[in-house]
Formats: sequence, C-alpha cells, structure tokens
Amino acid sequence: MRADIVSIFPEYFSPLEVSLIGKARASGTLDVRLHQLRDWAHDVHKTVDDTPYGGGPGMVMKPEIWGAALDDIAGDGSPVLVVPTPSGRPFTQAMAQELAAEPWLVFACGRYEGIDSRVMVEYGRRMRVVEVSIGDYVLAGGEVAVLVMIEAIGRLLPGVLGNANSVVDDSFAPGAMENLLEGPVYTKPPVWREHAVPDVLLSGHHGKVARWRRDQALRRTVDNRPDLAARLTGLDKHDRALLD
Ligand SMILES: NC(=O)c1ccno1
Repeated sequence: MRADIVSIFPEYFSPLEVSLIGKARASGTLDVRLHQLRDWAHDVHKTVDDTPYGGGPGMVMKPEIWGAALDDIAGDGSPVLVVPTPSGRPFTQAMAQELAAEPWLVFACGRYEGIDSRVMVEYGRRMRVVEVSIGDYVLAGGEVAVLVMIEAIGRLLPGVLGNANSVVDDSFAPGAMENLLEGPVYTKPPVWREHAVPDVLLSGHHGKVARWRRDQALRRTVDNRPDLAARLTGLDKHDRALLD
C-alpha cells in the first residue's frame, strides 16, 4: 500500500518511523510519502488559508493550494482521498479493514476551520473521497487522526502483525467479535500483589477458556458500550443471562 500524507506539519508523522508501522515501511509493505502543503503555495508567506465566506471565526484552507498539491500527487491515478474531519463518517474497524484493501490512500490533513469544501467535490469527480471522523471531539487538525488511521489500517496489512490471528480476535473485528469488546488479559506471574490470575486460564481446558473469555467480553461490552451490546446477535440463553 502507498499512503501519501499532505500536511503543513509533516513532522507530526515521525511516530510512523517506529514499531509495527516503521517495520512495515522498511519491508516495503507500506510506502508512506509525506508532503508539505506549503510547497504548493508560492507567495512569500506560503499562505495556505484565508477568511471564510459568510463570515465567522477562524480561517479556511485555500482550494487552489490543495488543488495544486493533489493534482501533483494523484496525477492521473485514482487513490482514495481520506479527509479527517469531526463532521465525517465514523472511522471503525470495518472501515479500517475496507481501506486496508486499497492499494493507494491519500490523506489530506486540514487545519484551522477545515479545507474549502469544493476540494472534496472536485476530487470526488475522479476518485473516491471519504470524510472520516475518529471520534466526537475536535482536534487542532487532521494529523493526529491520520496517525490513528494509519496505525489501525497498517496493522491489518499482510505480514505486519506477527500473528495474523490476533486480528481475528480484535475488538470490533467483523465476525465473532463484531460489536464485542475484548475481555481482560493476563500473563505471568500467576499471582501479583495478591491478585491471582483466574483459575480457568490456568486449567488448560480450551473450551472453558473460550467460554470464560466470551463471558468477560460480553460483560465488558455491556458495562462500557451498551450501544454495541444492543446490536449483539446470535446470543444463546447463557449469554442473555449474562446481559440481564
Ligand atoms: N474528530 C476528528 O476526526 C477530527 C479530525 C480533525 N479534527 O477532529
């Protein structure tokens, strides 16, 4: 996968040089290319924003600058243009899976009050444009949201995770874990400051361990995400007794 990131703060993305994503880049699985948006602004101050039509606070990012940058980066290609914004569609594990199947993503990091909306209309004519929110809160710009998305997407790429099975057991992963949060996890020692690991996990009985883990996931989902619990399907009598 190729991932182009356009930002006025490309230095935000140094974390993409370490850990799993750094290894994915080194192996060639993920080709991240950073672009300084101001390189397409040719006035002496490298201006990328201006006042909003209709008045109101803040500044809006200029369409000409974004157009020049995206034309150069995308050329005649048709990447998926991903625009982080609080007003976008929710970024979910399912969307991460969907985007991980794409060969080429271009991330446009807005700042100030956002990018002139005509940019998304213009590029929607020649490529898929997704405006995405990582949560119901407002950040100072799209950079942190792109870090989140690249991590969530990059870990799904073939060979990035040492154990591909761990993706299957992810919280929110489509399938058995969909709408279920992961339960508690433990490692050695078996007792730590009087806190003992649940006996079932030491039993070696795989069936009982699986049942216990699902019960814990159900309980955590009901406690922390009743909205997800309401969407759970395929629950048996045992599950329902836990939820009530
Ligand atoms: N919530 C978000 O995804 C976001 C992106 C930029 N500002 O907030």
